[in-house]
Amino acid sequence: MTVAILVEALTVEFGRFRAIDDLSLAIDYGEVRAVIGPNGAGKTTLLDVISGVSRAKTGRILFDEKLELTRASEAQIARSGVRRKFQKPSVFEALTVRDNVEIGLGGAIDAVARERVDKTLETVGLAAEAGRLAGELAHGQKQWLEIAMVVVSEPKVLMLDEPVAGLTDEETERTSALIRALKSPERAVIVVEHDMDFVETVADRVTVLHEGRTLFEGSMARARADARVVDVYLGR
Ligand SMILES: Nc1ncnc2c1ncn2[C@@H]1O[C@H](COP(=O)(O)OP(=O)(O)OP(=O)(O)O)[C@@H](O)[C@H]1O
Repeated sequence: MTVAILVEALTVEFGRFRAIDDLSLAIDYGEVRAVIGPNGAGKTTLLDVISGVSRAKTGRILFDEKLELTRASEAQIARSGVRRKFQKPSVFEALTVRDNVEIGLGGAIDAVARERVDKTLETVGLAAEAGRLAGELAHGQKQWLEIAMVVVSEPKVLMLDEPVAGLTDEETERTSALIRALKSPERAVIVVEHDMDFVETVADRVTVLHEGRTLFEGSMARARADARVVDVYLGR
């Protein structure tokens, strides 16, 4: 299997503070990987360097065994198919749901594009809301709309930062089903999330970060049983 994202000896510093410390990990196509760990462990920083928002001090990140992301611009990275949904929903409230998804696609909207938008709205469960203003949606629906805006571009790496924060139990369950539906052999999905029950329903593997390093990698069930993981994170 091809590796989608290969992180090698990555170090990220903010002033004298080391947020990512000599981190190496590999995320395969076809998997959903959850990155978990206590506050400040470096989870969001990892997504930031993968998406080109923050810069590495040393190390590299190889996408699709070709593109070196630590040397690419944010725009190049997005264009290559490495896409991210940020933690806070940022949809265009005064536009319709459909318009928002079309913006995610970029470029001219021809028949093929229109079909892709329809399919995406269907996938995220917002087909019936297509003509409504995004500002009228419930918080959960806004999250799904934002996922749609990213998914419509058919990303090869899809990063989701806290996709179920603030959602109801029912919305969380629907988000879990959605993420499982977005799983594909041509795609890697990376989820940062603090809701461990949710993580257990979506993640093939979890990487537990602690102080910018990998503390554990494996199934969520095994993470729960790992004394070090319980000590620094799950037991708190
Ligand atoms: N731009 C920045 N400037 C200075 N320090 C930063 C910056 N971004 C992150 N940090 C620090 O780096 C550390 C890692 O932050 P990060 O947001 O990656 O943690 P996290 O694991 O995502 O935590 P959380 O679960 O709270 O979101 C934190 O101590 C944070 O304060």
